[in-house]
Amino acid sequence: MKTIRVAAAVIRRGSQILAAERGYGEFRDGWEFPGGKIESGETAEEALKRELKEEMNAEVIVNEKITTVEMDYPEFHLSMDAFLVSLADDHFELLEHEAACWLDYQHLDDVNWLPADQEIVRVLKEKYMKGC
Ligand SMILES: Nc1nc2c([nH]c(=O)n2[C@H]2C[C@H](O)[C@@H](COP(=O)(O)OP(=O)(O)OP(=O)(O)O)O2)c(=O)[nH]1
Repeated sequence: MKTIRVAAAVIRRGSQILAAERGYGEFRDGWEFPGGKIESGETAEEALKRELKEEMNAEVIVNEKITTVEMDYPEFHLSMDAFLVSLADDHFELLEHEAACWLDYQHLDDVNWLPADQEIVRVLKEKYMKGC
């Protein structure tokens, strides 16, 4: 099965993170972390900076890696690195997504995450919400 390598950004602002709704393609209407495929010769961090500029016109600071999710989708194997990211300034535009919302950590389950993202959300809760 073909492997697709993807980098995903958990964009944090205070105690909230940004969830984005896919506006096209096979996962349309599912919620995800902004990002995209890592191209050959790129690091995951470089791919994230490029993708967030392309799809959100945002300048970002890529911080620690949260986890790598390995998941078999029907058509391909997904290997997805998720990073904590902050916006360099408050500016972003939704150039490709249908919608986006800032979620408090207590409301992470309020949107319909793509299957692989459910694992990121699980790790977020475990790593960053202990004791809440
Ligand atoms: N960007 C992103 N993709 C995700 C997430 N979760 C998840 O399963 N995926 C899957 C959906 C897609 O099959 C693949 C990434 O595709 P993409 O469409 O975002 O990547 P891209 O912008 O480079 O692709 P393209 O439309 O230019 O071909 O990973 C996520 O949180 N963020």
